Amino acid sequence: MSKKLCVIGLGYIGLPTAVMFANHGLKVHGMDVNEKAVSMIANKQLHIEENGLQERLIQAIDSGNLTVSTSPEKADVFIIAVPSPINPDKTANLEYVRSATRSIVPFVEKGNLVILESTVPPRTVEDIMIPVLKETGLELGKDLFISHSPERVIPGRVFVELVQNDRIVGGINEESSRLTVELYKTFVQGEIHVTDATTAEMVKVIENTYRDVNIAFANELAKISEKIGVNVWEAIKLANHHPRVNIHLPGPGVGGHCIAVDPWFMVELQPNLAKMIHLARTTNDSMPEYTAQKAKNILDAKGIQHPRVAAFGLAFKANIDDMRESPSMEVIHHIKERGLDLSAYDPHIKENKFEQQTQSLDEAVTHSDLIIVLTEHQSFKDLDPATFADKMRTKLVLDAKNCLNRQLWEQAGFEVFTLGDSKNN
Ligand SMILES: NC(=O)C1=CN([C@@H]2O[C@H](COP(=O)(O)OP(=O)(O)OC[C@H]3O[C@@H](n4cnc5c(N)ncnc54)[C@H](O)[C@@H]3O)[C@@H](O)[C@H]2O)C=CC1
Ligand SMILES: CC(=O)N[C@@H]1[C@@H](OP(=O)(O)OP(=O)(O)OC[C@H]2O[C@@H](n3ccc(=O)[nH]c3=O)[C@H](O)[C@@H]2O)O[C@H](C(=O)O)[C@@H](O)[C@@H]1O
Repeated sequence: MSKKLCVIGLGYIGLPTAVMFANHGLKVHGMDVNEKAVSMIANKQLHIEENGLQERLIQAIDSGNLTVSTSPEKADVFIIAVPSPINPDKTANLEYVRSATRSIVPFVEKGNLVILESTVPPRTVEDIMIPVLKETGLELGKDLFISHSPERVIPGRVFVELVQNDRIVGGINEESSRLTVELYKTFVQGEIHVTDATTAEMVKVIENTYRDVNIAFANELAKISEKIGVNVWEAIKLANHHPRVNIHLPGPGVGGHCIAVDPWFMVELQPNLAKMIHLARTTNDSMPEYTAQKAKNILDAKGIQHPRVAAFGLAFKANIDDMRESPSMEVIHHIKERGLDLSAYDPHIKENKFEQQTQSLDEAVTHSDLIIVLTEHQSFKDLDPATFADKMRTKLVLDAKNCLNRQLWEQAGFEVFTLGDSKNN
């Protein structure tokens, strides 16, 4: 296929997508309003972390198939992958989608296809993109084709899931869908399912809401288990042996800019109906404070004066460098609010983001009384606690993700606590 693409937004989704198309032989121009990101990408440097991205970016730029700048270019297909966050009042902020759509209007020509990949509240294509694209003067659905094809990849496995996941394509008419399917067939090996744009928007929001509600259920079970003397991790594991049960895992909260955000789109659209969805969100949002209080309870029970906590894990989930909406930051806030001293360490976050963060594990644990594990990075699972146990003032660990090898830590002299078991609540 000899189509030229213009990808708007070169973040966690846009950059891998641009690289993927470029490495499948298409000419791709990537644009982003972030000048620093653009100049790094042009120099084959990454401004985000994703497995396999570095070598693929080098290949894409060296082949001449990928160019980047801070401005769109004419193309056959425009793919929009800009942020779609929520405002402080939990309403959808669609300004990035609106301004990205506006930015391509001067470049769009007859026969072009515009695809929105960002996750958006149902009706965004109809109510926000279409009015802007009408400014091109082209007849939509006949001279200009428009689709929503939500991205469903999970960070860390983006290059696997881009290829293997099924894709949803929701065109504003049949021809828009047909052209979009044809394009993604360039690399997608999963099935491509066609629907309308609004249903595609709804499907994507449903998927992330399902996960949020399921995690909230697990978190509620964790709180109940602590009260009744059950280990929730074991109970969930056993329940999941039932052929029709699939409960997610509890933890210190739900982070990232998707699962913790998208359910609010549903609440905003139908506040009187989205009751369970709203409760799930607030249940998950209660977990950071709950986790911080659990740490304080453990320290109080030990009677430790002026306790010091070492927080392990700042990224919102394992093995990535993304701190957006990270529950770790909320846990840290509540720990500090309770007057506890704190240090924080995450080998994936290479720049210090706040005063108490350190790049050294040894520094983080020195004179600490309690390690609190907030992210299940592989590097934490692989730790040999015997190598730093003696640096601790008191050997306590609260494993909020239940990811450590308990036996190894106990052998190193640690008393191990997890969320969702009955010790010290
Ligand atoms: N990161 C993820 O795991 C997934 C994200 N999504 C969705 O994809 C969309 C993009 O997310 P990410 O790539 O993670 O965001 P991101 O923040 O990593 O990247 C977005 C990029 O868009 C740029 N940008 C903002 N406004 C722009 C404009 N008007 N013109 C050009 N560039 C602009 C930003 O500078 C940034 O580099 C969001 O709607 C998100 O919900 C969907 C599936 C997975
Ligand atoms: C339905 C689904 O699986 N959605 C995925 C999700 O990716 P994301 O990295 O945000 O999801 P995640 O692994 O559920 O993590 C979100 C948060 O939830 C927490 N989490 C996750 C699973 C679990 O059992 N318990 C739990 O507490 C994680 O620690 C993290 O803080 O959201 C992505 C997105 O939409 O951006 C989407 O593309 C991904 O496929």
